[in-house]
Amino acid sequence: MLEKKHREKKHTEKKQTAKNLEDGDQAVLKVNIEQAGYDGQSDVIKQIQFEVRRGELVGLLGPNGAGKSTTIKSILGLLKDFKGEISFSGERKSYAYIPEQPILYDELTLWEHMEFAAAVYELDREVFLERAEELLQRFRLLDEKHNMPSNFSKGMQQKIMLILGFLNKPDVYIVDEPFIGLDPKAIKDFLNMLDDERKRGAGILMSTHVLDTAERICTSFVLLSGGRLVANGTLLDIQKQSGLPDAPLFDCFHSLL
Ligand SMILES: Nc1ncnc2c1ncn2[C@@H]1O[C@H](COP(=O)(O)OP(=O)(O)OP(=O)(O)O)[C@@H](O)[C@H]1O
Repeated sequence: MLEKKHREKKHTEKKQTAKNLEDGDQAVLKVNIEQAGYDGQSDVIKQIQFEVRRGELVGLLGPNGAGKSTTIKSILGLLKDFKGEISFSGERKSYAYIPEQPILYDELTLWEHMEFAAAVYELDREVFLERAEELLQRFRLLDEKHNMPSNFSKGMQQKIMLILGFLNKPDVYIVDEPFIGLDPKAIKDFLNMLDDERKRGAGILMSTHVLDTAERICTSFVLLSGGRLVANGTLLDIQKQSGLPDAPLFDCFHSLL
C-alpha cells in the first residue's frame, strides 16, 4: 500500500517536473533596483535590473565591493534605503536564502535546527522526515544529527545552511558565495542538488568569485562593477558584449571591467 502510494507520488512528481520545465520561461524573481545603499550613501548600487526564470541558475558576479551583497540584501528586503521593486512570482512565491556565513543557534542540535526550519516553513511531517533523511544522507551528516553544530567545522556548518535551504524546496534560491569552505565532494553534492532543484523548476541566483565554476554551471550571468550593471545574459551574450567571441568568462569579465 505504502509502496503504491510512493509510486503514485513519484509519478505525480515526474508529471510536475515536466510541467515545470514547460513553464521554463516564467520569471520567478524580477529585480528592479533604482537605487539602494546604507546610511550616509543611499546609492551604493543603481539601476540594476534582471530576472531569474524557472530552471535558471544566474551567476551574480563582480569584484570586491561591486555591490553583490547589497543587491542580495535589497532582494531580501533588508535595506532601509531602497528604491525599486522586487517581485517573486513562483507557485508559492517562496524563497530560501543560503548565506555565506553560517547562522546557527548555540543551544540547538542539527536535528532541532531542521525541526525548527520545518516548523517555520509549515512542512508536512511526512514530507519533512523524508526530505530530512535524504538531505542528511546526501551531505553525509546523518551520524551528526543529534550533535551541536556549534562544535562542527566551518564546512560542516555551511552544509547545514544548505540543508536548511533545501528543506523547503522553494521557488527561488538566493545563494551567497557557496564555494568557500566546502570540500570538493561537498561542492559536488551541492551542485547535484542545485541541478535537481533546477529540473524541478526552481530558479537560482548565486553570487560567487569562482568564475570557472560559474562558467561551467550558470545558465546566465549578471555582472556588477562599482554598484552598476555592466553586463547581463548568457555566456554568448557576455562574449558579444565584451567583443571577445569564444573567450572564457574570466577574460570577458576583465575586458568588460
Ligand atoms: N553595512 C554597510 N554600511 C555602509 N557601506 C557598506 C555596507 N556594506 C557594504 N557597504 C559598501 O557598499 C559597497 C558594495 O559592497 P558589497 O558588500 O555589496 O560588495 P560585494 O560585491 O558583495 O563585495 P565582496 O565581493 O567583497 O563581498 C562597498 O563600497 C561597501 O563599502
